[in-house]
Amino acid sequence: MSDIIAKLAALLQQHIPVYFSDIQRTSDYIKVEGKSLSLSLPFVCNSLLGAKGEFSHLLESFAKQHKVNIKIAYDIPSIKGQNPKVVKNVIAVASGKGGVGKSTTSINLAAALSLEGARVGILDADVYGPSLPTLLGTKNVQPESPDNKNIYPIIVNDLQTMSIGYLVDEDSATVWRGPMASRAFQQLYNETLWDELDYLIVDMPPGTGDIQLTLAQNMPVTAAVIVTTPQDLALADAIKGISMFNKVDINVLGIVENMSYHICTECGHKEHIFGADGGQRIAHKYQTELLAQLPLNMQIRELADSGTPFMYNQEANPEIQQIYRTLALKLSYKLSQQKMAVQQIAISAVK
Ligand SMILES: Nc1ncnc2c1ncn2[C@@H]1O[C@H](COP(=O)(O)OP(=O)(O)OP(=O)(O)O)[C@@H](O)[C@H]1O
Repeated sequence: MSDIIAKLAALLQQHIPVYFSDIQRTSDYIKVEGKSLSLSLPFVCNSLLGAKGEFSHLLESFAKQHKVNIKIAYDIPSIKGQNPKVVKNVIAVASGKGGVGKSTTSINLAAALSLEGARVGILDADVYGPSLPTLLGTKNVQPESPDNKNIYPIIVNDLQTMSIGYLVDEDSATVWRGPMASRAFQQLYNETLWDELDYLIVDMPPGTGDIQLTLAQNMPVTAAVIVTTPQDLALADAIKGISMFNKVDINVLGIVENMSYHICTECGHKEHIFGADGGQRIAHKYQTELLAQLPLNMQIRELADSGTPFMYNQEANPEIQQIYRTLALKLSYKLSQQKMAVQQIAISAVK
């Protein structure tokens, strides 16, 4: 059997390197149960491994060839949370600087996780300038309440979404002072009737000041992702973002470099308009990872501004969709690593 396990591990590593090439011990995800092999995945990966997934026929023929049964079990770890049954993982998406594409990245990351089969919500924490309703095309939608206190999220495709923009008009939110904004956000988070989420993506307000710090501390944040562009100024602010999360002991899973390069639609030439390798440099310096590099792309802007998330558009560039999808898989993987590390610490503490 060990021979078959090694072959199965090699098959997975070859076809899904983003996830499996980093795991050292095969026993972490392949277990023998009688005559069956049980494949335990710490994330939902439907598009690759699910019933209709691209990879499922490969697994089927592998099972036939080696006369084994392969069972797949999905497990999305819950690391921290007030009520992990309702929200398993809260992921804060932050940027030091405004306008770098944090909201666009948050939505497409949420959509990519959802397309992989996870249950996903997105919460617009930018109580001063909520952009979620514009980006999702839900500007004139109002959430319903069953009891005049709690509210149902607005469902877009399979995403559960909530934004202060659904409740008040933009102008009244911008005059709120710090504590009021924090309170409004707190209410939004607590009083939305989320329906069993694997991931809640929180689109944080830009900046690294008191407001951001308070928000991060008032939620059971599992981990954070920093979005930046490659310019020096944006990178300097991204570093402040990393320090802010370090200060409050929130793990930074990595950096997404947005508007990283541009590919000329006429000749295909790739240009680093805002500079090259900045995200990689700070990821290395601050011991985190560059999770993705998204191009500066007209379709991303057009679809965002017209209220159709890029990941849900059939005409959208599939190569760019794949970058968001890989980002989603990396994020799930890094979260499962974080969980293992937390468990290891707990085990050593008991010893
Ligand atoms: N990769 C990209 N290519 C082209 N345009 C992009 C890209 N990412 C974002 N944009 C555009 O840049 C603008 C700002 O994006 P977005 O609202 O996501 O930024 P933000 O960082 O959340 O801003 P804010 O600080 O105001 O919250 C939008 O018009 C969006 O369509």
